[in-house]
Parts: sequence; C-alpha cells; structure tokens
Amino acid sequence: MGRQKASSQPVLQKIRLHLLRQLQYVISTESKFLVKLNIIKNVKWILPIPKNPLSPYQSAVSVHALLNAVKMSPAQVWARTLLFALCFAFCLASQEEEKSPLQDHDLLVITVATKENDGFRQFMKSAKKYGLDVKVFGMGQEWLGGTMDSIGGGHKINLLKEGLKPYKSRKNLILMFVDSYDVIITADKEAILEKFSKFNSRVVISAENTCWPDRSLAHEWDIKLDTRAEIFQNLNHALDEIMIKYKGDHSYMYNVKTGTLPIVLHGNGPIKPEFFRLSNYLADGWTTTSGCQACKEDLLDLGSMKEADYPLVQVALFIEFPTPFIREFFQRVSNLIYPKSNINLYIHNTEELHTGDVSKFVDEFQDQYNRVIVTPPEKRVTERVARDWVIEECMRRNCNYLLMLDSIVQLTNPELLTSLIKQNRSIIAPMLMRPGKLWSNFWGALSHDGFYARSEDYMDIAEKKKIGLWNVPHLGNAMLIQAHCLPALKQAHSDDLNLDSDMSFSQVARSKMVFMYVDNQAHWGHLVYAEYFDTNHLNNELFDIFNNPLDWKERYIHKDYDKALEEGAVIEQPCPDVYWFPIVTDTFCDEFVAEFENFGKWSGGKNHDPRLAGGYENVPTVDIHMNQVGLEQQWLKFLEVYIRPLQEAVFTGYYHNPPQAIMNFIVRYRPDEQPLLRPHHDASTYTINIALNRPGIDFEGGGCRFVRYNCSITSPRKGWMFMHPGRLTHYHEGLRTTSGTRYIMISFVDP
Ligand SMILES: O=C(O)CCC(=O)C(=O)O
Ligand SMILES: [Fe+2]
Repeated sequence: MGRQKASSQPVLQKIRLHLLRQLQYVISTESKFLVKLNIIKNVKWILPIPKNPLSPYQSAVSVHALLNAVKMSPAQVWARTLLFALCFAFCLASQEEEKSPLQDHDLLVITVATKENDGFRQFMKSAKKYGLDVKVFGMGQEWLGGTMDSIGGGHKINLLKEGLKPYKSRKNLILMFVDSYDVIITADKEAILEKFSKFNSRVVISAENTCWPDRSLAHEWDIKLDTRAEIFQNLNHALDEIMIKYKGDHSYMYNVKTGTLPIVLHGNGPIKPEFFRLSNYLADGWTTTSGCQACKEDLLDLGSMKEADYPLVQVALFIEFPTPFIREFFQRVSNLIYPKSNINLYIHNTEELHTGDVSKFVDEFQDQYNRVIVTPPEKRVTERVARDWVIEECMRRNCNYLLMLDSIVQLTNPELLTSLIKQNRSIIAPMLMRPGKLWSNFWGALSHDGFYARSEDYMDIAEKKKIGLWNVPHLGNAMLIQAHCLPALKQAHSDDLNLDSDMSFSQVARSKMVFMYVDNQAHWGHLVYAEYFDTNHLNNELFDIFNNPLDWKERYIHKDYDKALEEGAVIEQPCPDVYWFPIVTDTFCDEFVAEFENFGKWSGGKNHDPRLAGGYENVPTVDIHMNQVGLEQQWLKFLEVYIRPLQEAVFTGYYHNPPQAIMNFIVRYRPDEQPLLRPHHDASTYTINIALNRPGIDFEGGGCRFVRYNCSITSPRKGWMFMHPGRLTHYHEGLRTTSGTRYIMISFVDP
C-alpha cells in the first residue's frame, strides 16, 4: 500500500492543478483552495474525495471520479474524449497479491445501473454469455446523476464507494468497472485477465492517446491508459477504427488503427446508435457463417399455448392520408393468423375517402374482434394524439402487445403477429420495403441532426444479404411493442412537436433505451407508395400502375397470367392464329367497366368521329377511348409489361418494345344500341380483345367470328383475351348481342 498511500494525494493535487483552468465540475477536498483561485464561480458541483488513506479500490474510484466529474471546455476535444471515457478501470484489490499469476485471480465485473433497460439487459447478456461475475450497484435506486452534460457520474461514484466496501479486503480479486447501458463484453475471464496482465499495472483506464492531460503523471501512480484499445474500445471518434470480423461462429472486434482486438466495446457519448448497430454482431449475435444467433435466443413461442390463452394484442391502424390499395390493407390485417377474440382493434382515420373502406371492414369483422374503436375524420383527432392515446388505451386494457400499422403497410405474410411475438423484443418491426426501391420502414443510422442517414450495413439488410434482427435507431409504419415498454413511451409521439410523430417516438425510445429491432428473416409484406395518389376517379387504383406496380398486378392481373410464359406452356388457340390467354381479374373488369360507365361519354357509333385524326371511322363502334378518361399512359404500360411478352411467345420474332397503340378503347354492345360489328380488318399489326363480362349471364349472343376460317368464339371468358393478326388474314366481325350488355376492351397494336 505504501507507494500508493504516499503518492496518491500529491498526484491528485497535481492533476487538479493541471486541469483547474478549464474546470466547471470538480472533485476536491479543498473547496477553500478553489475559492482562492477564483474558480468557484464556474464550479457547479463538488464531490468530496476521502482523505488518506486511500485503499486501492478507493484510489481507482477517485481517479475515475476525477476523470468523470471534470467537464472541459467544449472546444477541447481531448478533454471531451476524456470525459466520455467511462469504461475506466481495473484495480487490484490486494497489494500483497500483486505478483501472483493473474489466472488464479477472481474477476468481478462491477457496474452501476439504476434501471433495467434494454441496454442493461444486453450488457448482462453479454457478460453471462462469457461466464463473468457481475455485481450491479444502484439497481432500483433513483438516478441522481443526470447526464454527462450536467452533474455527470458523481452519483455513480457514490454508489460504487458504498457498494465496494465489502470487497475491500478480498484477496486475489480483480475488479473491472464498466458502464452497462452502453457496454458490451465480448470475451471471457481468461481473455480479459491475460490482456490485463500484459499491462503490468495495477490500474488500467480506458482512454485514447490524446486524452490524458499530462502523461507523466500516470507513471507516478501506477496507472496505465489503454490508449491502444487493447481491452476497452471507446467508440466515440473511433468508429472508423473498428471492424467486425468473424471466425467460425464467433465475431470479434479489430481496431485497424492500432491493430488490437479490443474485447469491451463502450458506446460512449453521442455514438449510441452506432454502438447498438455494432452490438448486433458482437457477442456472436450475427456471424457470416452462422447468421443471426441472437435471433434464436430468448424466444417466446405461442405454439404450445391454447388460442384462448394467447396474449391480448391492441392492433392500431392509422389512415392519415389517401392511400392506394387500402382494401387489400384491411383484408391482410384480417388475414393475420391470430385469434381475433384476443385483439382489440383501433382505427384512426382522417380521410373521408376511406370512410367506406373502414365501415366495410368494421361491419364484416366487428363481431369477431374483442373490441373495435374507430376515430372518424369528423372527430379531427390528430395523428400524434391518436398514437399517444392508443398507447394509454393499451395500458388501460391491460394489453400485452401493441401492434401499430400505417395504411401503407401491406402485410402479405399472415404469420407476422405470432412470429414477431416469438422474437420477444421490446419493439420489433417487420422489415418492409417499397418494392424495387431502397425505401424502407427503418433507418440504419442517424445524421448529426437526428435525421435519416444510411448505415454501412443498410443495403445488406435491405437487400437481405444479411438476415436477422437488427437494433436500429428509427422505425416507422409498422411495429409491435411489448406492453412493459409502454409507460416509457407515453406521450412519445408528442414529445418533440418540431418532429414528425414517428421521429419523436423513435427519439424517445432511444433516449429511454427501449430497443427497436427490424426483422428481415421473412418476407412480411411491403409498403405502398401513397404520394401523388390521384383520387379523382371512381376506382383510383386502376390508374396507379406506375407508383405501385406490384399491388396493381396483384389486384388486376389474372392469377394464371404467368403460366402462359412458362417453358412449354400450352396456349389455347380457338381459331387459327388466334391465341387465348387469361389476362385480368374479375376486379379489373368490374372496376374498368364501372369507370367508363361513370365517365359515360359513349360515342354514337357513327362514321364521323372527331376523336380520330382523319375524323372518320369506317367501321364505327359505340366506345370510349382510353385517353378520354386519362388511362392512356397506364394502358400503354400495361401493353408493355403484360401484353408484349405474350405476343413474343406466340408470334415469334416480332419484337417491338414498347409496343405502340393509338387505338385503345372499350366497346359496348346492346341490342337496342349497337348490337354487332360488320366484317372488317383492324388498323393493327395485332389486336387484343379482352372480354369484360360474362356471356349467358350479363348478355346473350355476342362473340367474334373470323371469316376466312369460318371460326367463331361464342363463349368468351371474362378476364381472358384473344390476340390475333390485324390485317390480311383475320378478317372478322362482332357477332350480334341479343340481350343485356356486352363489354370488350380493344387495342390495335401497331407496330
Ligand atoms: O366484338 C368483337 O369481339 C370484335 C370487336 C372488333 O373486332 C373490333 O372492335 O375491332
Ligand atoms: Fe376488329
């Protein structure tokens, strides 16, 4: 003890003197001295250090206290780094045992934590994984330490001083003090002690090369600084130095600057999001060969549970703007495999456009869900208020989970709810992308001002090159929250009114250390694109082929469409060189007809036609052209994406991409209007003719006859299309419709 006893106090003095000029916060036994130096006016907080004799643990604690409590002028980067260097010390508790081989020693990890948040749990999990003994001080106590921006870690020191007393005379004990909320350990006792012994010092403090005010002081006190990150990696200002590497099932850190393999990572200061991102991989959480090992831990499987005993889930749906494909949105929510009797449903709708969709859904499922509450547009409840309200509602009703879904979320995987529950995380979101885009419902990183930034691994996650569960700094659109987190998230959407409610929410979750994970282990669904959604039509989605091609295909393209494009597909040929394909859904036909009937400006079926370039139609029909309702561009897209491949499959060698068509129109036949079309050639290279309703049900008679082959198609199938050459060989006529109304859609493709 001698050396320490004799020298520690003068050394502390010296350090103080050295630092005093920039101090705002000081630790000192001599406040008089400070007053004399006219420093006291800057002093906001004073922590007394015990007078001699300092036991080894006390000296370590004191040094930490000193480092911890000092706040430098912000301009001085070295000083700030020092301040944030929290992972601080190893200390031999017993001087006598100093020379013993360290492997005989016990290692005790000590930490101070007042709350058991996700950061703490992650830390403890890592310590447990490597079989380390951890002593936690202060758990459950009220934290009086504030943040590092205010009175700093002083409260921590007091808790430690008290807590460590019982260890004062323990022999062969090595202490490792670390923070816990932002620390992850990645090695076992042997590895830690081996690294420690190489320092050949009684105290090792994590630091960076630049941060020690006077390096000579260290020698006087048998302290060494881990400036090369042999053990402790402080992440702030060092992100670029760290690489995660893999060896079999194991992940480890490599510092490219110092060439060391640090084993304790500390997300000191404002670098938390990056720290948590790295934590996804560390402690073998994810490796290249074994993938996501963390995904297999702490699972909560509902499989063995009776359905009636399933947790109560509050499902909250938010319709905050006109949203395409909302019918599918509701349908997919109702398709979730989960007992509806264990779901309380809340719908916040601000759009009159969707009131009908909401009512239809509620009417259909009201009786099956445990509870249904709707806030309609006329209530004028804002999004923030609704989102905050549902958190409280969930707590009031003793729910176990809150699932929040925005109207742009298309959940195509009905196992979503049970799968996310199983992962057992505070907040978990299915990864959802805009199809074919890099737009998603999560952020991998934050910019300096808290907005979106792309993380190094964002693309790998978004493109599923890396599959697993990813702790991320921001989630939106869809998430499942465990009820125990809700009290911390009360009012989270309104916490910062300068931010959008989702950003405010994520900011609160981050600050309260409620982890947000995104799960890309399965395909859960996707996001629709609602910006620029044109709502001036009867069936707005018909017009939305450009913004939401995937949803458009699902709603409007026949389920067997792709079969015709498969190798060796047999394609029906009802007449020579007339090919017959399933092309669109019943929904397409119905919406399409309704759209044109709603428009209503049917041509008179006269030869004079001002819509045409020549003003004259030789063989007129009662029809409406696509450009009259604003569907022309969409229709050309449809020809390009869906019709052209079919044409190439049956008329080999003819290639025009994109296909051109000036004449695209819907035709109406009625006995009392225009019942038939006399034989003619079309002004096309090839013609498509889509049946939009049903012979024998919606109309009698009708069909198409190819004169040269004396071949008729008298039973056209709704949603099916013929394709035939337009000129020369396929002289044809429209057969008489004897009752009802027959609708067909025609395009003259040329070339
Ligand atoms: O009625 C039909 O199916 C034939 C229609 C037709 O040939 C045309 O519109 O050019
Ligand atoms: Fe024709």
